[in-house]
Order: sequence, then structure tokens, then C-alpha cells
Amino acid sequence: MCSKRELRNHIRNIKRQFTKQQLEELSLEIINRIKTNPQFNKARTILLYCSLPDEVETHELIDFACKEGKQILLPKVIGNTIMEIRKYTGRKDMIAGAYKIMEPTGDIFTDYDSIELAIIPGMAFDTQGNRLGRGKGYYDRFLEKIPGTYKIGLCFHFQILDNIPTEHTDIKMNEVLTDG
Ligand SMILES: Nc1nc2c(c(=O)[nH]1)N(C=O)[C@@H](CNc1ccc(C(=O)N[C@@H](CCC(=O)O)C(=O)O)cc1)CN2
Ligand SMILES: Nc1ncnc2c1ncn2[C@@H]1O[C@H](COP(=O)(O)OP(=O)(O)OP(=O)(O)O)[C@@H](O)[C@H]1O
Repeated sequence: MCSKRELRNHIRNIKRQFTKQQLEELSLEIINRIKTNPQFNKARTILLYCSLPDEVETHELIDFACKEGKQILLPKVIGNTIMEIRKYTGRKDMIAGAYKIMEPTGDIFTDYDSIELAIIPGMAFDTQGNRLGRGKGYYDRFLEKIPGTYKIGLCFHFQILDNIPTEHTDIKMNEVLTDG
């Protein structure tokens, strides 16, 4: 079995073979799936992520969900291993933080029990719902705090692997949405 580091390099190499436009088209397919997902439609408070250029594009989804009247929360990196959650209050209130991720300047959000759905990026997911992240453990540490929340991973089809090596701290997705 490959190490997590080898798997991350493998995925990075495949991703490079796609143009920006191809990834945008694949993203659209995935976002259309999320918009018809029953868990998404019924959730009123959703933890989302503001995508980096190599991730499934979520910018339009964030504003779509807001227009639907949902409360949107986004992560903000506050240390080497910790992220906090903030309310999204519009594009005008976003600022580039660590790793150049756009993060909200809005209020901090700590009512974790009210988060009904978490939509989570990944370098890869396997068929059992295991997730491989960027290797800092930000999501694993946070997801521990919301054990009852339904978790949906988003990734491109080439990021679905048969088997991801796991540690006891890794938290599984309930569902993974992809293109194709
Ligand atoms: N859009 C988005 N937001 C997110 C995450 C994410 O994966 N995607 N995170 C999920 O954890 C947290 C941020 N974690 C990150 C961890 C590493 C890198 C990163 O670029 N790592 C470099 C290696 C840099 C280094 O080792 O110092 C890399 O992947 O090349 C980015 C974000 C919170 N917000
Ligand atoms: N809940 C936790 N408590 C303490 N350490 C943790 C926890 N979760 C993960 N770690 C540690 O953090 C490091 C990175 O973990 P891992 O490789 O699983 O990150 P990742 O899920 O790929 O990254 P990310 O969540 O940032 O995208 C590992 O050394 C792991 O043992």
C-alpha cells in the first residue's frame, strides 16, 4: 500500500494533466449533483469551503446556498493545526488568509451542534468514505467536534481511490460526490 505522501503526489500529477477549463467543467457537474442532494436541500446550516484553484469549485455554490436562505459557514485557519469556523456574510467580507484561501471576516461560529451538513474538500477519498486531506489534520481535528453532522466529500473522479491508509484520528464521510 502507498503512503499518504505518495498518494498526494500521485493525485497532484494526475491533476496537472487537466486544464483549468476542464476542471471547471467537472466542477459544474459535481455542483449540480450537490444542488439536487436531499441532505443539501434540507440543511439550513452548512459548513462549506472556499475552493482553491485545484479543488472542486464552490464559489457559486456558496452564493447559491445563501440565496436559498441557508446559513453558510467557512473555515478560517488560525494556527498550524487549528481552524475555526466563521459565518459567511458575502464576498465583500472575504480576505485571503493562510495558504491564500479566501476566508470570512464575519463572526466566529461556535454553535457546532446546529451544523446539519459539512461539505468537505479532499486530495482523495476511497470507496469506504475515508478522506485524504492536505496533510495537516485541520479537518480531522475539527470534525471530531461535530460527530452527528452529515459529511459529504467533494472530489473529481480521478481522486476516488480503492483504499486510503487510515489513522484512528481520520473521520469518515457519509457520502462522496464526484463527476462522471
Ligand atoms: N479550500 C480549502 N480550505 C481549507 C482547507 C482545504 O483543504 N481547502 N483545509 C484543509 O485542511 C484547511 C487549510 N489547510 C491547508 C493545508 C495545507 C495547504 C497547502 O497548500 N499545503 C501545501 C504544502 C504546504 C506546506 O507543507 O507548508 C500543499 O498542499 O502543496 C493548504 C491548506 C482549511 N481550509
Ligand atoms: N484529531 C487529531 N488530534 C491530534 N492529531 C491529529 C488529529 N487528526 C490528525 N492528527 C495528526 O495530524 C497529522 C496530519 O493528519 P492527516 O495526514 O490525516 O491530515 P489530512 O486529513 O490529510 O489534512 P487536512 O485535514 O489538513 O486536509 C497527522 O500527524 C495526524 O496524526
